[in-house]
Amino acid sequence: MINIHSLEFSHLKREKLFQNLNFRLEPGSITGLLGKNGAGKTSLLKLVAGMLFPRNGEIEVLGHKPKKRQPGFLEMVYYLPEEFFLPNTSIKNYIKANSGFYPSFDHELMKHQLQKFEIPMGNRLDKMSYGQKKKFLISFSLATKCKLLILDEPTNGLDIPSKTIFRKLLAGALADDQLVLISTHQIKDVENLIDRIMVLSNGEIVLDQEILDISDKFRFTTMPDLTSKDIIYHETSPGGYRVILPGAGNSSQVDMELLFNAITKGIKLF
Ligand SMILES: Nc1ncnc2c1ncn2[C@@H]1O[C@H](COP(=O)(O)OP(=O)(O)OP(=O)(O)O)[C@@H](O)[C@H]1O
Repeated sequence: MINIHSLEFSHLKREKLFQNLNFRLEPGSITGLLGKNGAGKTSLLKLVAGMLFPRNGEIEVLGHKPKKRQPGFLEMVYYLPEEFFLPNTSIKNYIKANSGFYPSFDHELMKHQLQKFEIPMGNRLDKMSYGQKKKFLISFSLATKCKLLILDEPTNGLDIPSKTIFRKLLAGALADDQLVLISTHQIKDVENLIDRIMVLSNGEIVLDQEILDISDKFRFTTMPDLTSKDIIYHETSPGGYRVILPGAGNSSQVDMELLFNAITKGIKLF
């Protein structure tokens, strides 16, 4: 579905952001793209969506070169940006004007999702708060039924109940042939949602693994002291330490924040 090979990219007059980036993603997963501020998550998502162009290397998405922005590509890919602009119009008019770009657009799903987010279908977009607009766009993106959904910081601006609804709607709306790529630095928001994690650091993908593999190979727990020789990584926490240990073969809940901190501090887990 996404195949990136020897990607080289820099913004105009800036030093190289990506020197030799490589990864593949297949359909049927919700992949979390994590990285610190400025790591290049948005730039990478825009390269995949064909909104930025590589300096060198190959990007293939759904059999297309995104930079060509062919209609057959654009109707299969939805990019929800972190910062967005919505026109001064009603929800109904927006849907009428934009749903036609997506052949599989599901109007019933759109209605259902707006109901769950408690956004009346009769609203005007220009009279809604930032969080309400974001929920509208999340609903629209899922209703497109695009093969590739790219969501850049989708939970930014959402209140806590809305984050829960977002997770439920996303998990419920997806088909096996879809791929969702979510960029975030709010790791807790995507815990229990993503089934694959990619970490971008210093221009490289430093981790690209299925959550199941991580939970099989490692154990995330707390300990009162650091006497165990097996500890791979630790951080202090109230009353002791959060630790990563080798797994005992039985899956344990992945502490995403601890994992992210370990990886970005250069701990090699794989
Ligand atoms: N249009 C631009 N022109 C020049 N430099 C840019 C542009 N957009 C981003 N950059 C630079 O590219 C680098 C990566 O930015 P990007 O927005 O891709 O990171 P990010 O991981 O999404 O960050 P954040 O988590 O803060 O949103 C940063 O150093 C940023 O300053």
